[in-house]
Amino acid sequence: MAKTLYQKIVEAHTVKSIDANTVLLYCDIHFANEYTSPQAFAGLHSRHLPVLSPDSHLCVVDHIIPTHDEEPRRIYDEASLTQAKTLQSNCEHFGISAFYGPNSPDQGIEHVVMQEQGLVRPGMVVICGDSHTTTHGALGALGFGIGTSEIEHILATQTLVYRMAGTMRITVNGQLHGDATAKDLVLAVLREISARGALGLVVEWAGEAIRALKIEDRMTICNLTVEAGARGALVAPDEKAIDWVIDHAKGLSGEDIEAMWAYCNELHSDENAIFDNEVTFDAGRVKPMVTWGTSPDQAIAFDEKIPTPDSFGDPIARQAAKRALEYQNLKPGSEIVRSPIEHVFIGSCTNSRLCDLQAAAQVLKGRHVAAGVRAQVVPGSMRIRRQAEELGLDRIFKDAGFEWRKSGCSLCLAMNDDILKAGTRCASTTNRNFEGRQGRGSHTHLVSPETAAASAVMGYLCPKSELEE
Ligand SMILES: CC(C)[C@H](C(=O)O)[C@@H](O)C(=O)O
Ligand code: SF4
Repeated sequence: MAKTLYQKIVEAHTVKSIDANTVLLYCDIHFANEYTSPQAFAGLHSRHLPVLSPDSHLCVVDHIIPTHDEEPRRIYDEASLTQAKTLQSNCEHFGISAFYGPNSPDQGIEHVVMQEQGLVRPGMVVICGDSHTTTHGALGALGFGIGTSEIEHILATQTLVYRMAGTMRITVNGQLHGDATAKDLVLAVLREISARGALGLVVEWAGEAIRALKIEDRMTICNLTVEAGARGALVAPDEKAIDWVIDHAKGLSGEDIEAMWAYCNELHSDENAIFDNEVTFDAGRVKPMVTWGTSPDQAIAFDEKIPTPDSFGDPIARQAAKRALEYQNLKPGSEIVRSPIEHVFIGSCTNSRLCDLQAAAQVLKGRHVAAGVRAQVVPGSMRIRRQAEELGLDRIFKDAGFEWRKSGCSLCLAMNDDILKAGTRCASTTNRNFEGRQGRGSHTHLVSPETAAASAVMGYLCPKSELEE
């Protein structure tokens, strides 16, 4: 029977079938942060269980860490410091050597760190107690977030009791034009399918436009797929995925690379494979996008007007739009372009990789942030920060009036010292614009790095083209 890529990966990792829809799934690699792992480790302590395979885990402090540009880095908040220390002592106790604390040169946002170390490989099952683990589908790995009790199960057994997901294929034909980026594409698709459009499904992204994207852009797309309710995101691995691994992994032998190629050749959906849901999308119609609401699917192109709640046929969507517009303090039917902003944030596991910083720096070169705007750039990892510095990007950002910071989740979720005051409007390269996400009463607008940079310069929400006019 013809199989989807997803089904092939699950089959290759099935230790035992439990019932028609559930398997015991082998997990190649698990990584943890300080925020969602403590109870899982505590569970092992209380049952006197060891970690079965300590080398299959990586732990990093990312959510609660302040991103001030100081040396050494310090965590000022007591509770946060305890979380970081607890992760460190758990790693020491259970023999997990891959621990990246606040001052490690390899510290960064977990999803960024995993890939830059070449630990994620095509066809793997990659797990973390974090919803944006779907990001790793960009390399053809099945990644998904899990809950605390499941983390404990993985630590103890390297397996997971896994209920099979349904499948969805989103085929993006054509090519992105003009200033449209991968971020704009995924926001446009989210708008079309809605924040429930992939609920409970593993999405395979396919089509000419996806194949044309570089790996980092595929990461942005797979990262945001979870915002449609997906249980995973995948792009069939190709030469670009293999090259990424070869460029980032340490100590791969010729044999390893050959084996990776051999596995990769099987890692695609069979021609006649049937998906539970199929959607096609034309990349050619994507324009720079911005969210107006409090859900990532509440997005429009800059040349569109902010929708009125009445324009939504579905009563739930109508009600959600009404509430979102009230929270966001935006006038239905008015232009979104040129809405004044006070803050710009470039960062997060969605858009903080080197090419994201390069794209923003390109826009900022020779320009300056508008008066009254505070702008911050938070590289996804300390390694990216160093690479950016080698390329002189830090200078471009600083000369433009941006704060050049150390890596972490930062303003993506304001669980650290980076928090916006109520009423602050922010152009943000992140993935969630929920109420209060960047600070109680703050207003988040999800955009691409290019749009964030252009908006910083103009002091209002606008696409890059506004600068050229
Ligand atoms: C804190 C963590 C559980 C959460 C997630 O699962 O995604 C966070 O990373 C987020 O982005 O909201
Ligand atoms: S950067 Fe944001 S989305 Fe990514 S893991 Fe951190 S909090 Fe979650």
